[in-house]
Amino acid sequence: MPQEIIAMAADHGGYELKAFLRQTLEAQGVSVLDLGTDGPQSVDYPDFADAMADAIREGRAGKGVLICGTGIGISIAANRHPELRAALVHDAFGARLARQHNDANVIVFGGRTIGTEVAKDCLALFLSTEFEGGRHARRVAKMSGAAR
Ligand SMILES: O=C(CO)[C@H](O)[C@H](O)COP(=O)(O)O
Repeated sequence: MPQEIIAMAADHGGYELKAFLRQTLEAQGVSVLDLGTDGPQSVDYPDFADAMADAIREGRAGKGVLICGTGIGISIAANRHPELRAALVHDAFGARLARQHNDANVIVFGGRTIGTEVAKDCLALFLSTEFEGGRHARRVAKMSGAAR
C-alpha cells in the first residue's frame, strides 16, 4: 500500500513549527505536501485552511497538519469544510483520542503555544493511531450528515 501523503499549512504564526515538523516527517521518509506559508510576512489563516480542504478533497493528501498562532482560528476555518475533521491538540492524550474517537484527519497546533518536542510527539501519535469505529463511527457519521 503506498504511504499516505501528509499536507501541511500554516500562517505566519505557525510557519516555523511547520518547517520543524516537515523536516521531522521527511527525515522519517514521510512524503509532505507543503501548502505554505514559508515566512514571517502576515497572511490570513482561512486561506490555508481552504488550501488544506482542497488538498484532502482532491486526494493529494490523506491527512493534514494546520498551524496558526493559537490553533484556534485555523481550526474554526478548517471545520467549516465538510471534508475536514480538524482537532486542535495540546498533548499526547488529545492526539491519540483525536484519531481513536473522532477520526480526525487534520491535527492542529498553536505555533505560539506548543513546544516543538510536544508537537512532534503529538504528530507521531496522531499519524500512528487508528480510528476505533463502533460507537464513535455513529457519532462521526452524525457530523457528516445534513444539518438538522
Ligand atoms: O492565532 C491565530 C488565529 O487564531 C493567528 O495566527 C493570529 O490571530 C495572528 O495574529 P497577528 O496578525 O497579530 O500575528
